[in-house]
Amino acid sequence: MDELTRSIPRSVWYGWGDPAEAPPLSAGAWSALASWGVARGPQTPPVALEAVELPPIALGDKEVAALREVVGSDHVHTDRRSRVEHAGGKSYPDLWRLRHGDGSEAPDVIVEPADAAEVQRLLEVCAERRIAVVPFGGGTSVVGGVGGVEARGGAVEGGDTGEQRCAGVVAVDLRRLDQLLHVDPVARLATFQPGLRGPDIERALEPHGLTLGHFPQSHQEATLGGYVATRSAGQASTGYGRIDDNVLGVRLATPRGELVLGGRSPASAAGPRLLDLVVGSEGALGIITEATLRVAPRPAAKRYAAWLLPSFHAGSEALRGLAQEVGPGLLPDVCRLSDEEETRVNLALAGRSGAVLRRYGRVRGLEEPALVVLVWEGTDSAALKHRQSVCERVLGRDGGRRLPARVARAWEKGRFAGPYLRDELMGRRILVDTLETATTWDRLGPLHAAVGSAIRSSLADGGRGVVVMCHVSHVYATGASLYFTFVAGESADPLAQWRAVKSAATEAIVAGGGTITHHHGVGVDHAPWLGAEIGDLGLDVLRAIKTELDPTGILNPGKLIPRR
Ligand SMILES: Cc1cc2nc3c(=O)[nH]c(=O)nc-3n(C[C@H](O)[C@H](O)[C@H](O)COP(=O)(O)OP(=O)(O)OC[C@H]3O[C@@H](n4cnc5c(N)ncnc54)[C@H](O)[C@@H]3O)c2cc1C
Repeated sequence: MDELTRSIPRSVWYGWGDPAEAPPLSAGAWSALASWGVARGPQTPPVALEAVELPPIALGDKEVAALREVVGSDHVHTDRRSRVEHAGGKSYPDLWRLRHGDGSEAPDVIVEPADAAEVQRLLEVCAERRIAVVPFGGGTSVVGGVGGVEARGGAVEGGDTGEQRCAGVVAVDLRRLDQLLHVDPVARLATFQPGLRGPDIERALEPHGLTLGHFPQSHQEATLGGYVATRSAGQASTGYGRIDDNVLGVRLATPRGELVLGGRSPASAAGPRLLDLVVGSEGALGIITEATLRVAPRPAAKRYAAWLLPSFHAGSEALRGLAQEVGPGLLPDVCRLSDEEETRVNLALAGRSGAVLRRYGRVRGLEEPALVVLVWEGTDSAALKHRQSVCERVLGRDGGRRLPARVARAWEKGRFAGPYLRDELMGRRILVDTLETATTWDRLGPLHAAVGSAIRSSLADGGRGVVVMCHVSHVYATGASLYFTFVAGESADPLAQWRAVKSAATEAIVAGGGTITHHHGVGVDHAPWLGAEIGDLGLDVLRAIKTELDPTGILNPGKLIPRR
């Protein structure tokens, strides 16, 4: 079993994944952080489960009985652990609140339907009783997509009914809808239920010689339904395509009935593509109970390459060359470029081997280089070799220096371990978070500079040491994504500190012509800026669609579509 098919337990409520797998930060890494002004604070472990404060259960016996009637008593939970486990996703503020005992976003009840019919019936019961519904996949949202506080705030917004109080909040956990329903090896399509987590998907496709090719960093915990609902992109999406490139059909349960879209033909001119309303709908329009996606032959071979480019600018020019001249058939499946700061940090954290690479670059005149990591996957070794040599010609042309391929292999080996480090840093009173955007090639450099500087000046308040680093993780013919990671000591009010940096960065993104999110979705955290991206009329269109499908406004209130 490889890293892509190996399942780990469902994530702990106060952090990421299975803590038994967490690689500790080395003494060298801590001293590197200290040298950048990010000092280790006192140990601050999460509170005990029993100490998490939960709101009283708002739903009465009658409502709980109605839910039991749909899914059976064994699949309705109101116990403390279940409520805490569904009290938020994995964003910094979600985790910070829970680690400090604030469970105010917990749902009243968690239900686990068995199939699409039960999901449909649940929505009808909840709509009749005005119970807010939060669809819950792997719970890895980093934009506040699965918290219940907006709904708990009391109001649900329905176009025909105005704002009214909701009776309570139900999390609909889709873990029991975990089957691969159909594989069409000729058309290379597969139909899945939404609750399969990343490794389940790959294990189910393996006997057919197929892969989904979708590997977000949250692969071990996130689900297929979550991917579709958030318009996710994986680490190999430059090659395999984003989830929105690959969805061909869905079944969506809504309070108005079931919407069945696509899946019949490779293309169509039958009016606007309604399927695109569901992809990225974040549980606000319905619950995805099935999705048909393009799948690819399982790779039999891989080739790896790592390069140092003279600067982030030179690296992005090289990536543009790959995207525009080399083109989709030959592009690497994984295509990443770290900026100078991220390269410096990664080499420092890699210890002795990092120092050797640093020296190698210096000797060749690369004082502040930018690291490129490339992986090609496929079934034909000769074709892979050809793809690699065409791409490497471009990198060499832009002043790059080739590093040993083991550097790219090391990236792949550690690619799912990163999220554990956040738990360790948070346990030492260090704020750490990521955010992402994308823009056209001409704006990439200025946007990189503007967002980095907005993050730095927001966090550096009071002379605090800050690390802000960035990489490109997806390239397109027209532009690329930017993914920022930032680290700083917590202030006296870390949630206010986080809100300030998030707001400063998103304002810089909007001003610089980037999208407010390249792959994390909107949730609650980006909702205030959705109007800047789609305009007031765009928001009205979304609201009208929601009112049509969800007239009582019970579906994931406050997520995706900002309140008026
Ligand atoms: C450490 C870490 C790394 C990450 N890396 C990436 C990455 O590389 N690429 C990327 O794209 N994202 C990444 N994410 C974000 C997150 O994993 C994705 O948004 C993912 O697609 C969410 O899947 P999920 O099953 O966990 O969904 P959840 O978090 O459970 O839900 C996300 C949203 O979708 C809704 N939803 C879930 N299931 C359904 C359904 N069946 N029907 C309707 N609505 C539904 C929820 O209500 C919520 O609004 C990362 C997150 C973490 C914590």
